[in-house]
Amino acid sequence: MSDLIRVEGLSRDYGSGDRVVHAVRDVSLRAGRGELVAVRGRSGAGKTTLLNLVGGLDRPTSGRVWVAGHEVTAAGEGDLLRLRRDTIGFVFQSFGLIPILSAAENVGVPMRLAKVPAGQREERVSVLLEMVGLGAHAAQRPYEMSGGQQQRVAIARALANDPALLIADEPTGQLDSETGRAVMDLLRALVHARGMTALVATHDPTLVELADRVLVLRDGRLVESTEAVPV
Ligand SMILES: Nc1ncnc2c1ncn2[C@@H]1O[C@H](COP(=O)(O)OP(=O)(O)OP(=O)(O)O)[C@@H](O)[C@H]1O
Repeated sequence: MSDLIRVEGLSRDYGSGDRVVHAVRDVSLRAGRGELVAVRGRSGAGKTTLLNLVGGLDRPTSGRVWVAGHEVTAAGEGDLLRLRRDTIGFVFQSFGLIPILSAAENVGVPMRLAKVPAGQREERVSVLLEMVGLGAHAAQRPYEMSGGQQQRVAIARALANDPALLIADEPTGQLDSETGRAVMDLLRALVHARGMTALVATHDPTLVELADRVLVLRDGRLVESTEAVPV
């Protein structure tokens, strides 16, 4: 099976009875290696819920998810931790950096958790920071950097353990349109250079143009799945 992501009949309800919310309804999809897949949809359409289910941050009401051949929905807590450490990188709208750590230390955190030896870790942190254009900012703390720079640190951190899948939830949501475009260009370049797959939720139509494929959610349902037209 060459699909990196496979989702079959995935649903997630919140609440119950009269107050039930069908956040994701019977979604099935596949994504190949090296694809940048954008997930569009209005606020409340289910984008975050879908991303969290694929990344093993949440459990579905029904349905199954596989990532890189591992069944996320059948994984126990220990397997999920390993999957999130080794196979899936996450980027969030709010960056999620640790404020008291420098850019380099933030990028090094997942490698510490994976017990990568210090020398090797430092070398890789430098490579990653160079890759996102922040080689000269290694010692700065998040509050000393712009939003775009912080998000690039978060991307470098997400790539630390060389994940097969990068999940990004509105990664440009807090950035102005020009910085957002630069961050999305960077994501695309990284995806294509590394043969990594990325699943990126975004509201921004200009960012959707950069995707290889676009999924559209409406009220939790997948209503469109199109190959993007190259621009
Ligand atoms: N923990 C929760 N408890 C109850 N309802 C929830 C919970 N999380 C999400 N929902 C509901 O599920 C639906 C989908 O939410 P979700 O956050 O996935 O949408 P979204 O497309 O990511 O929206 P946005 O673009 O605003 O982030 C919404 O109706 C939301 O209110």
